[in-house]
Amino acid sequence: MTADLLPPHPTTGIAAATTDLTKVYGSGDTRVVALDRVDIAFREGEFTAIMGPSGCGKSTLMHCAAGLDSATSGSVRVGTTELAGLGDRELTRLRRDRIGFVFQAFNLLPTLTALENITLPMDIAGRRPDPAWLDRVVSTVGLSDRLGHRPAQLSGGQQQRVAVARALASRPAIVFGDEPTGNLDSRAGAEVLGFLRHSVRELGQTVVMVTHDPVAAGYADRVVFLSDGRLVEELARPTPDRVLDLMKSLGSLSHGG
Ligand SMILES: Nc1ncnc2c1ncn2[C@@H]1O[C@H](COP(=O)(O)OP(=O)(O)OP(=O)(O)O)[C@@H](O)[C@H]1O
Repeated sequence: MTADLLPPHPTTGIAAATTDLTKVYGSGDTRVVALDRVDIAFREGEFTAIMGPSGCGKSTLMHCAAGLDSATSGSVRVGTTELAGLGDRELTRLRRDRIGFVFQAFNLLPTLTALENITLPMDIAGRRPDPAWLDRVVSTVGLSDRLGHRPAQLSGGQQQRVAVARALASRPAIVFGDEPTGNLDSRAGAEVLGFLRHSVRELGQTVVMVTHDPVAAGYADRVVFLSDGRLVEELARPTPDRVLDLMKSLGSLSHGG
């Protein structure tokens, strides 16, 4: 790693963490405890998959950890920054500078080339991408010969790889993916998951992905399982078969998750 590629922020080895994180929606009859005192740490350079039945709190956990939603109580830290104390503008800046997002929908602008899409968030923020880092991201993502193409000229898997490269371009502390392969066929999904894993192995990125798919979870370094807003299991070095077995034993499959 060359000097210009060193992490831009002081690091603790933990990219993001929650302590006693509780999220309650509504009140009275409509009160829902979406997260119930969740403690979790996402280590730097690790790829975590979050699984569990529908409604167990996966998206809520991701949204709270990414500063898209606020905690009812408990703590969320990104690096050394405690989110609870931040105002709206500081939160917006933290999300922009330290967090990358990949969603099910690719959300690319059709009139821009792949490269323009990748650098758009930084252009809007008035920041110049680190050229050495951008080169590495683009070559790791395997898009070097597609940078001048517009989204319509790319396959679904390639479009999602552009979206992943866009999430990585600012060298975020952590990248969150919400079912990033949910709209892709299995071959294109494998392409994107392989790249996400590559970005963890080769670029030292930290990735957290919500998924229902045991095959997708098999690309992660560990899988955490939520049930009714609580962390109930964790599996290191998952394989699709071991994930499926655990889903069966937790009853996740019968809930449509
Ligand atoms: N904005 C909201 N207002 C009220 N309740 C909410 C809100 N968002 C989520 N919930 C509730 O919180 C619980 C957790 O929802 P969440 O979306 O985090 O689950 P999930 O595991 O991501 O589900 P899925 O796999 O179906 O996407 C659910 O009971 C849901 O109905």
